[in-house]
Amino acid sequence: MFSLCAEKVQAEIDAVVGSSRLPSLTDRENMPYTDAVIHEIQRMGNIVPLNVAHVANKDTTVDKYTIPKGTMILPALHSVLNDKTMWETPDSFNPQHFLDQDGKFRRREAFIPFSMGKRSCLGEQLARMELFLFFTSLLQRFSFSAPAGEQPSLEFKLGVTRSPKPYLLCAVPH
Ligand code: HEM
Repeated sequence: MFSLCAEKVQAEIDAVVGSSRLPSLTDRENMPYTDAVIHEIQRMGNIVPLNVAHVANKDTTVDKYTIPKGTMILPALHSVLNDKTMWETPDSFNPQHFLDQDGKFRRREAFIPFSMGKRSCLGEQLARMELFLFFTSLLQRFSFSAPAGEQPSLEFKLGVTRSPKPYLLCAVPH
């Protein structure tokens, strides 16, 4: 599935950026498919599944729940990024989650890998810029695949962040 998406990303890079220059941030608005793939990678990659611990600094009511002052809260971003009521195919890699019928990029309310509110990730803008530039620059030059006969694995190591276990990847010039 991902190699099909990668080919579509490369076609978009070839059409919008070409091969004579590096991708730049101004290209992003003309690359809705690539933007959607990066968002879907972040949704499924889900690298901070349990967010950071927070504490209610006053008695708080959220919907039908009362959260007394001093309660520690671990907001499970994982449950929102995989919510069956919010995503059409929560368990499959599907860039269409972020595309409308005309192939334009669409934001999704449940896309919160950087958390939300006053204490959401301070590095979000920088991280999003880096993700776009690294991802497009790599795919502009290389096609990636698992070694012959091997299935790519989605196994992960869980700590404060969720990271992939070591794996082999072939990079072939594009
Ligand atoms: C894909 C990359 C990243 C993801 C998914 C991510 C995600 C998060 C999340 C979930 C939080 C917790 C927010 C909360 O407490 O509700 C956080 C906090 C934070 N992040 Fe990131 N982050 C990323 C990259 C970065 C980068 C590149 C920087 C800095 C250069 C950064 C700086 C921070 C800081 C300073 C906080 C603490 C904010 C606060 O407590 O007020 N992050 N991040």
